[in-house]
Amino acid sequence: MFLKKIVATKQKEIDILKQKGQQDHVLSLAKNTPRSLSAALLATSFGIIAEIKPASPSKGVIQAEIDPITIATEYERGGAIAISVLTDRTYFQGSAENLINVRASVGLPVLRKDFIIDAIQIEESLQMGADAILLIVAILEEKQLKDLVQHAHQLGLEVLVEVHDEQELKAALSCEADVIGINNRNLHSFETNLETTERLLPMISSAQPVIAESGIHAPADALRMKNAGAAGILVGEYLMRQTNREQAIQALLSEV
Ligand SMILES: O=P(O)(O)OC[C@@H](O)[C@@H](O)c1c[nH]c2ccccc12
Repeated sequence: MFLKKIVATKQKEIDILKQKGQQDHVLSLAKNTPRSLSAALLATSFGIIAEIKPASPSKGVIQAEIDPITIATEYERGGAIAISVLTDRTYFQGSAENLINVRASVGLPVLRKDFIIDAIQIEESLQMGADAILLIVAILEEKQLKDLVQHAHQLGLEVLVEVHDEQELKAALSCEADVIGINNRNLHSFETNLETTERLLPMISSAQPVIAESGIHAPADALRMKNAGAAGILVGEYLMRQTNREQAIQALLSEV
């Protein structure tokens, strides 16, 4: 199973981080003034989180030569409320540098998109300058999820908790997520289906904003997710492939 392979890669990265003894330095970090992802979502009727995603396991290379700063600036000008940056190198050709550079070039909250399974990766996220991190319920035990959420909050980071089915949603609702993300992509088969959001969203009555993730490829899809009750959407591939990204975001927003 692919997720297992990714988690094994992450375990190796964690071992290296631990050897470096990063934890000792975390308290002396000069931290950015945090920008709140959840507040940005709550402040708008429908928000777009635009993603810097150079490649993916399902699509291969999406944009080979990317300048993350240019792309993030285009996203911001188009009206995105936050930027998501893939930092995984092995499977998504992302990097920590991309996140650091993007955070310094835009005024929006920046989400670190990676596969986080250990507290040390949260400390690393803080060092990169992230405002929020992603936690994927599918790769975490319930206790681990709760502990990682708590650790992020202690460091002043917000958490987007991602789910794909009813059972995962239960776990997400019992931790202190700042934002809940319904991933329309099945991380085992890679298939996307917007019905996932339509099915799960009515089961959520909590105060947190809920966003729909993956598989949004047209203004009509954005509208569909808004009609399902989403506070916003997370869009990667579709925006990465555009020649005019500013206009593409405006077009998504003009439908909702
Ligand atoms: O490129 P898309 O289909 O617009 O999807 C974006 C985002 O939802 C996707 O990149 C994603 C959702 N959850 C993840 C977890 C890890 C890596 C990537 C992801």
